[in-house]
Amino acid sequence: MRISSVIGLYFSPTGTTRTLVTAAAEQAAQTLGVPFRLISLNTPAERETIFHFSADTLVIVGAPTYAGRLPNKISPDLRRILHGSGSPAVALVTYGNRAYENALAELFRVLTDGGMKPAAGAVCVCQHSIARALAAGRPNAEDCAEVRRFAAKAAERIQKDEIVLSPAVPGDADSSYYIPTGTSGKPAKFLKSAPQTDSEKCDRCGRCAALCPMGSISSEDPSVVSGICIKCQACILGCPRGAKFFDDEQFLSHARMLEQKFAGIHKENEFYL
Ligand SMILES: Cc1cc2nc3c(=O)[nH]c(=O)nc-3n(C[C@H](O)[C@H](O)[C@H](O)COP(=O)(O)O)c2cc1C
Repeated sequence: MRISSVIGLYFSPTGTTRTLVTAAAEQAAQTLGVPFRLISLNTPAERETIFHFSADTLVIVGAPTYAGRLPNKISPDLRRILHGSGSPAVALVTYGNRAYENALAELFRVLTDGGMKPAAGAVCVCQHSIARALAAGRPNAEDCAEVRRFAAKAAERIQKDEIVLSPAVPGDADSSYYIPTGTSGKPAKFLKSAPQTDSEKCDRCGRCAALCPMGSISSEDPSVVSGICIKCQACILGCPRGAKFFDDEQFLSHARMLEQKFAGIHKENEFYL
């Protein structure tokens, strides 16, 4: 199959997925000797464009695992905006050292339903955006090198028409979400929690508002969160003054539980092709 360009698209509020999609797209393009483009789907404005990929475009899509699946507020947007005409696709899912459960299977399904042909899938361990002690510093240089080797192999196989069917991947695209628990083992309910703002530190630069994937933070007064918060941590990690924080006790208990159970365990990346 002749490929004429590579497009890497990512939803990546805290940047780990973006790093790996960038590595994969760059490498696939280099292997194929074609140009590549990177597209962020982080903000509501960026998720307004509807894409129609041609059959000779290699589409690489990356998203993080949230509660064992794709982020539930973003998955419908991916379905709405990503369309192919038999375009070969690579799915890349990241997760924070707990489990990715059904996220890769769901991304495969989204791509297939959108008219693309998922030819390969990667699941990569990345620093947990909520519990920062998990997989701290990942993706590291070795993770990026592994993703590059995977992308080169996938690109070669697509070029040589060696991929006929989607590879089987673990998980069930229709299954339910993981229910977060706290340190007590009981479900931690923090769906409605939102970031707080330390007014002494905040200088109202508006960065958190610009970063929020749901467009929920007021740019005039960043302490006002008027829409949905998906707990992605973009505002917390992206605030140059460290002015944003979560104080919801159940949310914090979930983060502590994750650190107690999943920090210090080394998990390997997985590649399907
Ligand atoms: C709301 C939320 C839910 C998450 N759920 C999971 C999960 O179920 N399993 C897991 O291992 N990591 C989970 N993570 C961690 C992210 O998948 C991981 O940190 C990912 O690398 C973040 O991608 P990004 O840097 O591109 O935003 C979750 C993170 C958030 C913010």
